[in-house]
Amino acid sequence: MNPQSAAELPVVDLFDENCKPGSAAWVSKCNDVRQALEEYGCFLTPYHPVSSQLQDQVFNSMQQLFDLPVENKVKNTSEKPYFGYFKHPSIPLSESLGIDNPTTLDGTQSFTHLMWPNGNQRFCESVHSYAKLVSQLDRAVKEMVFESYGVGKYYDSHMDSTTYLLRLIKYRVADEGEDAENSGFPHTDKSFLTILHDNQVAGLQTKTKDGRWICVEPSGSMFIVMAGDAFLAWSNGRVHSATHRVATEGNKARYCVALFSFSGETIKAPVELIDEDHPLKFKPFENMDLLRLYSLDDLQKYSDVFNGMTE
Ligand SMILES: O=C(O)CCC(=O)C(=O)O
Ligand SMILES: [Fe+2]
Repeated sequence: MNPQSAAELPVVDLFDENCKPGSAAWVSKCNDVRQALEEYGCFLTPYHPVSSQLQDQVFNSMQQLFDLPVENKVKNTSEKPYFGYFKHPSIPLSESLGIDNPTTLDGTQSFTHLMWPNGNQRFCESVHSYAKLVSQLDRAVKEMVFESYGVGKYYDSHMDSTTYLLRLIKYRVADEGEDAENSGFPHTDKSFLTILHDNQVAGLQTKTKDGRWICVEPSGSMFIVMAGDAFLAWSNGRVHSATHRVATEGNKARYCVALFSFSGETIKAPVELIDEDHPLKFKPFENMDLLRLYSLDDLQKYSDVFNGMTE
């Protein structure tokens, strides 16, 4: 069955003028955000602090990054799964790199230095500014959801423990005869929250609760906010984490920037979200352990390929 258009994905403007934190309009906006995440696991939001100029700089810098020789890109390694250079034989169109702690100058600088030992100021500055701005969006979304559940008192410590990973992803154009359908595995994110933005080349599809795939229309000013499995568990199953995949088409490469946030606190539902109607669904766990759990499978299955991987 062909995926349908994304007209039905909710759009929530978090920062509209009349919406000062604490106001009645804000409280109602908090509910919109919560409901979108409960129903769809994701929503679209305009986010003007990231100017179109900054977006252009980031996407141009990404092109330069992916054009680097593979010897440079494989230097992007990490103890944490999916934090480094990633290329998988069963999704040959896609390739990605990860920047740990991109909201700190140190994080972005050490990644930049690894890729360009002679420096690349433009890359470093644009990516760092981008990550800092988008992390503000991440904070705003979580504050609204925590408030909406009446558990705002946990927000500060949650955010204090939060760390970020910025994944820069390229989906190249398929060669003739090559199948572009599966540019990315169907999966749910293991993060707490993910914020995606693309270069206006379509590809992302999310699955609705009733099992339909819908295409997310790319749009320059819209960001996609998506709940991960950690958010689902924290909310005791209320927030949905949507299965999604990427199927690119056409003759333009797709670039996507994904800001993943991970909680450093043990993930456990607040007592306020547990009652007779909502018994505890998940044992407490660590966010990073969840990520490791899912990656082990892959690494074992494809260890041969990884060991022999040179490009
Ligand atoms: O390219 C995209 O839009 C999605 C990427 C994604 O789902 C992921 O990296 O987890
Ligand atoms: Fe994802």
